[in-house]
Amino acid sequence: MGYGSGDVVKQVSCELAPGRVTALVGPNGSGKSTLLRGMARLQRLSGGAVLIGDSEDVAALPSRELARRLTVLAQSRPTPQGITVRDAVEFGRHPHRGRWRNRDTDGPAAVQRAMELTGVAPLADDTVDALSGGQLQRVWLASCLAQDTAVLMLDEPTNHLDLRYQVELLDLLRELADDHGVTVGVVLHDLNHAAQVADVVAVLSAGELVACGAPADVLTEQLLTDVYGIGITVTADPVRGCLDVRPRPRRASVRHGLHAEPALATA
Ligand SMILES: Nc1ncnc2c1ncn2[C@@H]1O[C@H](COP(=O)(O)OP(=O)(O)OP(=O)(O)O)[C@@H](O)[C@H]1O
Repeated sequence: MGYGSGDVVKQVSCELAPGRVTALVGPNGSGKSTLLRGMARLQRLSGGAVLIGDSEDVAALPSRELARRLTVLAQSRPTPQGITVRDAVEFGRHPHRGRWRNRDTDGPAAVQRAMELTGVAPLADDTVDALSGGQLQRVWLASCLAQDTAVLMLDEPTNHLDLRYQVELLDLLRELADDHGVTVGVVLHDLNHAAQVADVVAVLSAGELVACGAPADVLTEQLLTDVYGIGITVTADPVRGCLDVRPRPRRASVRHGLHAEPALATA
């Protein structure tokens, strides 16, 4: 996949499985969004194919059929002016509606459930223009959930979210995979989030897939240091029950007393 002059994602082969959360990680510009968009048919492929279900070519599916099976929370999306939160979440039901919008009997319940799962139900009648970045992010997530697809892809979904909603979002992804068998593919920058939520971590570097597997096999100090070009320490966090990934600053902090300086001679 690319943008005219050469491919920015090359020769990547990977599988997102039902009931699993696959985290796509890698440095800025490594091609994560491009890959996600390509898998969702938002980006043309210059070669290869994306297959869904029983090896059906995504390129050959009618748009409505694809939208019933796969949804994407993109990094940014245009926000229409003057519509309510409920209206925005209802967008997600578009592939389920008949021509006269009258056949989506599951729609109202799906919209309400999606708003409750994302914490935007109290905002249902507010206009989207007046929302904060984090609230808006949760509204678009609700719209994706209302679409009720077997495949859910998200591009940096924790952007704009405060700590509580970051944790709730990761919990929700786990719940969708564990309890509903949803196939989740998520681009994440925070490697601790990836360690916490993912069954599989795929690492992209300069458009190539350099590792793909269980977090403990992939999130190693050596690999991450090579890929990100900065010292990275990986330890087991017994409290959270997952890996703890920390970049090592090039200059250790003296101000906070974290760096053992040689004692200064006192007068
Ligand atoms: N619309 C575009 N037109 C031209 N080049 C693009 C476009 N979008 C992305 N690129 C280029 O493709 C490469 C991969 O970009 P992409 O956004 O997929 O990376 P990413 O890993 O998601 O980055 P980030 O972590 O910064 O979001 C980059 O070199 C980028 O400059």
